[in-house]
Amino acid sequence: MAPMAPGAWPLFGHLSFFKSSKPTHVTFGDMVEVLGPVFMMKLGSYNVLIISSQEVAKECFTVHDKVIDRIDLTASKILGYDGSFLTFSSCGPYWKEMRKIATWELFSTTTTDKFKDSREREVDMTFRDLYMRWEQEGGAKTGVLVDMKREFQDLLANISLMMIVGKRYFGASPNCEAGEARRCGKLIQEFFNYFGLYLLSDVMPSLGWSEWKVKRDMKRTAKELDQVVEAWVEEHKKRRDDIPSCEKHYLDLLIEIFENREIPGTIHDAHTTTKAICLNMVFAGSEPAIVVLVWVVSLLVNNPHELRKAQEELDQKIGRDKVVEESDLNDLTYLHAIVKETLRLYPPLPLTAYRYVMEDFDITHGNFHVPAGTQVLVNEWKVQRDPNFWFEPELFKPERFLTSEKVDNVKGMGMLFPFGLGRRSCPAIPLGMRMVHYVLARFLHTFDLAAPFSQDVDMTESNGFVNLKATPLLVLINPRLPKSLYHVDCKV
Ligand code: HEM
Repeated sequence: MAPMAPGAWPLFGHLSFFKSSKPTHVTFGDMVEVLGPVFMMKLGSYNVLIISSQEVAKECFTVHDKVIDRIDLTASKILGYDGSFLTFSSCGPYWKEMRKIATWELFSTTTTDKFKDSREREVDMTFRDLYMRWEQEGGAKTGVLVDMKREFQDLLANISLMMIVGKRYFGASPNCEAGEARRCGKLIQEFFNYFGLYLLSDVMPSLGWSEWKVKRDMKRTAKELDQVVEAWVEEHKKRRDDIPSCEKHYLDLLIEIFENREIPGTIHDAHTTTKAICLNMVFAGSEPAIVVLVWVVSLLVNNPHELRKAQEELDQKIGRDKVVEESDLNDLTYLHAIVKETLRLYPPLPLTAYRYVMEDFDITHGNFHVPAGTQVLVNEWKVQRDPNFWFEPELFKPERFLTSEKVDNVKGMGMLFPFGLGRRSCPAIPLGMRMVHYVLARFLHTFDLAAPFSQDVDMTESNGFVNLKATPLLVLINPRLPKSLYHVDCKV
């Protein structure tokens, strides 16, 4: 067996490590110096294998992937229609069919292209509002101070909701009554927060009863959220014959798919499955992209040379008399390298998680035995900073992705795997990357940025399921395009 980390408490094991304010992936990363890249922790009643080696991670999620499955989470049962989210369902016939639908129908490049207008419109609106804020503050040469973390959170949540159901709940211009936007926005936020909790029910089922209060609150949120999703589905079913295909949302696709197809292994009818996958998309669709955008802009503000190069590329390839379009993105080689370098330094899900071993296996040529029941966590954050594979790994150097072929692939085959590994890796890479590249290209092309008070941006990470920057991202922004390109005179 791999070495067990010291300091486990009776009953609770190392649970406090997961709940501390220091990011868990950093704590586990530090432990590698003493315990090596493969070690065990105790999380309540379970042993957890912590992997910080690229080779071992790949061995587990290629050779042994067939016997590794998702953990059954309390939040997924209560808030995810009895475990019906693709993200949390176990690897049976239901998951297989959903995975096929996700890969070939929902997140293919062709379907991703269909929702281009929603992404463009939301970006136009946000950047128009930022421009107007700058104008209202007298068009200061030094720029207007904005919290880009807040802006990206609202923008990406709106892009995701607009593509899925045609709703804009966040920011200053909701497309429904303000009270509805506030109520739904709050419910969606609560829903995210519940999935970020480490519950005793998941790690020490015998003590699960003590969490009756949080489970009661979760059930209340689930019920209220179900009413919201029910209304979305009803609204889309009612109007489906009246709208042209260019105005359809992901929910229209889901309704069509589930009404016309038998889903093996499903425990719900077509209507409930539609609601489950719709809510799953809301859950998975925006948070990782927000994390990437916040880190990428933080890194660029702290590295003005790289920021200048990115803007020079945009000026050269696009010019300053039009805005960037999605069809321009393939030409932006340096911008792509910047995003990869950010995904390397700050993978949005730093501990790729929620997997357990169904049958015993050995790894590293028989050095370590992994018994059934062990949970598996890959410390992607540590792996992607391994000095054996990366030259000056702590430094932000997008150029490394311009020279080497083998590091290039984000799908887990190369040295980067921000979208996870194996059969449970992200099926929505085309959509996720498109959102990040497009919003970033538009932002850097549209505004000049600088740190206020000439201070570096604080790079503290939060401790959670995703590693969002812990503090606001305050930057001074200044428009760099002609006024007519900010859509200030038209309604977007
Ligand atoms: C930059 C953007 C994104 C990143 C970095 C990202 C990352 C990931 C990662 C690391 C996993 C695997 C977790 C694991 O191994 O357990 C995952 C799974 C998943 N992602 Fe993404 N994701 C992104 C965008 C999206 C979007 C836009 C959607 C859909 C709207 C999505 C839907 C999913 C789903 C459904 C799964 C679960 C797949 C399964 O369990 O079979 N992701 N994602």
